[in-house]
Amino acid sequence: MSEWDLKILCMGAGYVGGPTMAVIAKQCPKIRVVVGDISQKQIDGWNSDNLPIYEPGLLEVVKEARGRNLFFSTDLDKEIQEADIVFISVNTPTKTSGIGAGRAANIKNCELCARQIAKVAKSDKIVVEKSTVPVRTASAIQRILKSNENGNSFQVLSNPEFLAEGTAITDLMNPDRVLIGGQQTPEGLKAAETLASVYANWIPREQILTTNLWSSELSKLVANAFLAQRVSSINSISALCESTGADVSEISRAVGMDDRIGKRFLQSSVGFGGSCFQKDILNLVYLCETYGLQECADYWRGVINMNDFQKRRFSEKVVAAMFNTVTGKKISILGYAFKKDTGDVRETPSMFVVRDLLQEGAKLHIYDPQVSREDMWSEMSYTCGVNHDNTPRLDESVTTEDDVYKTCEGSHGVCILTEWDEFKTLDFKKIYDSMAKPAFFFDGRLICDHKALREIGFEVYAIGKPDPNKFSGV
Ligand SMILES: NC(=O)c1ccc[n+]([C@@H]2O[C@H](COP(=O)([O-])OP(=O)(O)OC[C@H]3O[C@@H](n4cnc5c(N)ncnc54)[C@H](O)[C@@H]3O)[C@@H](O)[C@H]2O)c1
Ligand SMILES: O=c1ccn([C@@H]2O[C@H](COP(=O)(O)OP(=O)(O)O[C@H]3O[C@H](CO)[C@@H](O)[C@H](O)[C@H]3O)[C@@H](O)[C@H]2O)c(=O)[nH]1
Repeated sequence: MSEWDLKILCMGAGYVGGPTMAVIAKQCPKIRVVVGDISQKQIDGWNSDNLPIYEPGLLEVVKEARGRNLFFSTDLDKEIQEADIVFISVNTPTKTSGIGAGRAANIKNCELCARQIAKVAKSDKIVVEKSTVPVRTASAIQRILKSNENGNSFQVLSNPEFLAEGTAITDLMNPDRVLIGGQQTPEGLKAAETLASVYANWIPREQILTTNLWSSELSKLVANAFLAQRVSSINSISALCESTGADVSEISRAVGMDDRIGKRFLQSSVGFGGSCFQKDILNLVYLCETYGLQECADYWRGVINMNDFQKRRFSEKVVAAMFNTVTGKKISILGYAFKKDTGDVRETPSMFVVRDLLQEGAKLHIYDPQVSREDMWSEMSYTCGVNHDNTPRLDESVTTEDDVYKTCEGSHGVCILTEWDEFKTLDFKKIYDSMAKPAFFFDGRLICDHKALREIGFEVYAIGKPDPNKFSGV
């Protein structure tokens, strides 16, 4: 008799696999949970106190369960054989070449996992798609498993993850819902119930939703598309506010107080970033195109077009405000992560502003409390590195800083690009005194007191906010 009620393996120890499994292990001490990865570096990180990702509260959860019923390993073959349930939580980035390049999600890693499971498994298993995938991926996984099975049977479930970075632990502990899609057959329903009973250890049954496979896969893309659409919608209005004297924060409040609309995801910004929104909408766009639904594809493509417009609009505003040239000027970038409370820089809007300003010849000094210089550099080299024409060499034009006041010293302009709490309470008088004059301030996250900044002497531009020099009585 095993000492465990159930054994789980998760393939992929990234932003989703790590925190999700750590919470399952914490909440279910009688379930053995192993998180596996092909990257030794990643696994070494999870086995140390210097976890590979920054997420508030994560280290405490990991420490509580690690060594008890939570383990991290690169020995995937052995752990596949042990497991009753195998989660696939690997990265599914947008394809960069071939059919559907720039739109379709690449599910190569999911397929490799399925092949490995089929090859080494010695008993029946439930295989759970945790990765975000195009609708109908489960049928491909099922076929791969079926055509390779050595007499074992596999049930494929879809269980997309809805956690947001920066709040992963609270999202996992108190999710709005857990979604489980399965085949509507006795075996499929039984597998879905087995997985539901894991979550039921801490999540009320009424919040555990079961659907067919395709609804579950597609719901994940739709949820992200709806959330991103709200951000693009309010950002489109921010541009109109700047032209008319309306204030985007007042509009968000007025509109969001309507229960039917709701308050959340109406915070205007320099644009949305992160590894999911753009990737998942592009995935949806590609699916619509694949099924001949061009109007639907164009509709969702508009959400991304608006986001690109917003990022570009911000850079253009910086250049225009600073007398139409930033060549040779020092500009401080405060915040590089795609949102606060994460060190993740994937698709961060900061990077696009940095790219635009570099192309204009600015000298950039960047500070972020969580993003390592290594991560800043690799993302920047990718987006605006030596291979890109017209972009000056990064090492000549970009300095990364550890101190926010030093970052701003002598600069002509300061841009807030991530809404870190610590930026709200900076000594702005000290910053102003240390800057070249006129001192420009660009708030891409609407976190500062613009009136107070103007009183100090700053020339302030804030997204969606009326410029008092242009509109009286605002
Ligand atoms: N990041 C998020 O906030 C978030 C939230 C919900 C859903 N998702 C989705 O979850 C999936 C994973 O995202 P992530 O952010 O955790 O990615 P990630 O890049 O942080 O982690 C993926 C991990 O999978 C590993 N991996 C790749 N191929 C493997 C294989 N064959 N076997 C074992 N390990 C392998 C990689 O080494 C990497 O450590 C994606 O589909 C993503 O869209 C992400
Ligand atoms: O009102 C808002 C809300 C968000 N953002 C920006 O939108 C991006 C995404 O933010 P958020 O959704 O909070 O973070 P993610 O970690 O990308 O989480 C999203 O993507 C995940 C991956 O699929 C999903 O699991 C989550 O449910 C979904 O919220 C960030 O750049 C935010 O700054 C805004 O500009 N305004």
